[in-house]
Amino acid sequence: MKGVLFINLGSPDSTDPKDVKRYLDEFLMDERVFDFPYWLRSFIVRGIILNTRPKKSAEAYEKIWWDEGSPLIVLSERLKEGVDKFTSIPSALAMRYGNPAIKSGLQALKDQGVTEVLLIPLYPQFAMATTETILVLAEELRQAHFPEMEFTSIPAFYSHPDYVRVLSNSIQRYLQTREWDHLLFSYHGVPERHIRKSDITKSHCKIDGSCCQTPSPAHQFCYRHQCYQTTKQVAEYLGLKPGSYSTSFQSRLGIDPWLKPATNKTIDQMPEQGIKKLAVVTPAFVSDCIETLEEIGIQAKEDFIAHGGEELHVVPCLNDDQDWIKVLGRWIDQWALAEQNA
Ligand SMILES: C=CC1=C(C)c2cc3[nH]c(cc4nc(cc5[nH]c(cc1n2)c(C)c5CCC(=O)O)C(CCC(=O)O)=C4C)c(C)c3C=C
Ligand SMILES: [Fe+2]
Ligand SMILES: [Fe+2]
Repeated sequence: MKGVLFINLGSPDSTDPKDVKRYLDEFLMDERVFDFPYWLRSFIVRGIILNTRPKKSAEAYEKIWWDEGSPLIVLSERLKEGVDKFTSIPSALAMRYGNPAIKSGLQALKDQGVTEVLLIPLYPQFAMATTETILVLAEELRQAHFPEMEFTSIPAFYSHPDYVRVLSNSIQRYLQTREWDHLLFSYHGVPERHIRKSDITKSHCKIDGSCCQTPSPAHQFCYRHQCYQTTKQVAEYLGLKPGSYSTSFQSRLGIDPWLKPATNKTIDQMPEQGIKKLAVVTPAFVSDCIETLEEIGIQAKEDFIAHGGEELHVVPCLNDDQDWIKVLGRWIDQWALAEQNA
């Protein structure tokens, strides 16, 4: 029997700094997130970051937390429940860090008799710190606890016409009633080192002006290429004029070089360039979360206004958009039927 496991990043169980610390420990100690040898990762994460970050992060989570819980988890649940209405195979929702855990999701599917699982990492673009770590952990769990199961995963869908269409339409719907001078595509950042590590050619990704526009097999796993490509395709779909949109990378953590340009610096400079009404879309996330609601919706908005901006509009993530739900339902049905006919 076939089933689906949706997997998102995860959130702390509550906004209590102790829960935030436990969650950040699991997250940041992942060797695909802080990709240093264990002793160095442990020194930086447990010796430095976890001494101060949990309190600061807990305050930020406090500002965006909903009565039902973490926005990321509530919105992921709504997405799963929405998709369930359009498909006839069982599904479960899991988080890479925190709860509900991937092991519990697989167990829930097993309890329903599922042996063939379609893994859907809820990330449009591939990254070592997101899709890869999910697939590696799922495989480890399969070998250890679910050897009878078979896994298939959907590839990064950043350039799938269905995804580009629903994302573009959601942006258009939101912005048609608002005034804006410029649309900023802000993606979660990663250290530049991650891009080089994921380069299967070992020589393509120079992280310069041209590598991401030069065709290469490396792009199958190049987060930077996939982000720029997402922007390009949405801009084409919406007919955006050159100069009326741009791409940046947010949420830098640590001192090593991360993808540039940085969203915070880009936004701060915009008012003096004449951009007073800014719209920001965050296509690395399919569900709104602390990164979109707090970092952009609160912090970046305050900074933009402080630098002379007038309005900053944050386009909601796809969340439980009906067209997005139908697209996911169709992808799942196509997989289920292809398997059936094989
Ligand atoms: C080394 C640090 C980090 C890397 C690399 C990283 C990559 C990465 N993350 C996301 C998606 C999300 N990240 C979220 C929160 C978050 N991310 C980091 C650090 C790295 N992320 C931290 C420390 C946090 C916690 C919040 C904080 O303390 O500021 C979230 C939101 C979670 C939530 O509960 O709302 C998401 C989603 C992507 C897509 C990505 C690489 C492409
Ligand atoms: Fe992150
Ligand atoms: Fe590149």
